[in-house]
Amino acid sequence: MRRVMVRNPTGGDGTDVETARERASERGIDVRDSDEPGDAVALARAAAAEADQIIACGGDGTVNEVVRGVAAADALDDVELAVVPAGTGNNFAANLGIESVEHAFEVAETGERRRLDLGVADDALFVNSCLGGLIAEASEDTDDEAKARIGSLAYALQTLSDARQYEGPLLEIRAGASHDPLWSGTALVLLIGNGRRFLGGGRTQANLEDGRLEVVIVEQAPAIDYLAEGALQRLLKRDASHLTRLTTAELLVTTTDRPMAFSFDGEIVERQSIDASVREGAMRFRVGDAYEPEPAPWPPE
Ligand SMILES: Nc1ncnc2c1ncn2[C@@H]1O[C@H](COP(=O)(O)OP(=O)(O)OP(=O)(O)O)[C@@H](O)[C@H]1O
Repeated sequence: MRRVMVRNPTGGDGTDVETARERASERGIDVRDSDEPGDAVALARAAAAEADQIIACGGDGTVNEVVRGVAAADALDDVELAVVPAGTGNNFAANLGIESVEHAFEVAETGERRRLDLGVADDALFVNSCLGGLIAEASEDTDDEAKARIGSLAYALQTLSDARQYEGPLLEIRAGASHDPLWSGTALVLLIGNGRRFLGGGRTQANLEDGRLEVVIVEQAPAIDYLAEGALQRLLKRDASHLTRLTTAELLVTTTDRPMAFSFDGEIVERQSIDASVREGAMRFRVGDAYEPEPAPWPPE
């Protein structure tokens, strides 16, 4: 099997990406480093013509770029993906049951192959999540040191402590292929998960093989201490009245007053609307033993 590693040498604090480079060299794996944001797309696109397996080494942003590169080469059916967690949060790798850099190499060689869903937002792909609103606006100016210390979602929560002053965009949300009107109002945060689940605490892996997205609309900031430990769990408590939640194969989000910031696996864009859907089982990934093909159902209705 021909393996190529596409690596973001600036991922995380630099330690894991370096260890990964050494482990890859020991195994004779060809390592190709990105020079700037977006470069991993071009590297993966070129690698897709030569490799059977591409190993994305970095954080969620790097996995996203590699998947987009393979899609651009029209090779989603031909190339399998392995992930080496060497970014800051590595949420997607955790969702695949990958525990460490060393473990990732074992999984790349002997892990089970599973066909997983990819999220689509207009013409962009996302593997883990598409976050809209304040949370994406906050990560636009996330300070790397703070993000490394407490995690990007927790960091974004800090800004929610000012949320009573924040006027969210006016949204219209339609679901399903028939685009039935579902919800409208001002939302603080819109969380759309493909690989990532946002409610209920504990495990964050969503069902990656069901052809559906798990969606949470956070309508307003409840009075909780956002800087205290467990703030995220309290905000996303499954029965909280400030939340609307649904699963759907397709979601059309339109803002009627001003554009909204969205984060596709960490990449920030501004949009007046997005049409989110799923490409079911679009790509083969190597997964660890802790990966759950059928995680417990999302909070039952
Ligand atoms: N050589 C490079 N120099 C600067 N930035 C890069 C380079 N290669 C990739 N990037 C950018 O760095 C961003 C973050 O990368 P990545 O997601 O891999 O790591 P992270 O932010 O440390 O981890 P996580 O996403 O898990 O929190 C990506 O959006 C990518 O475009």
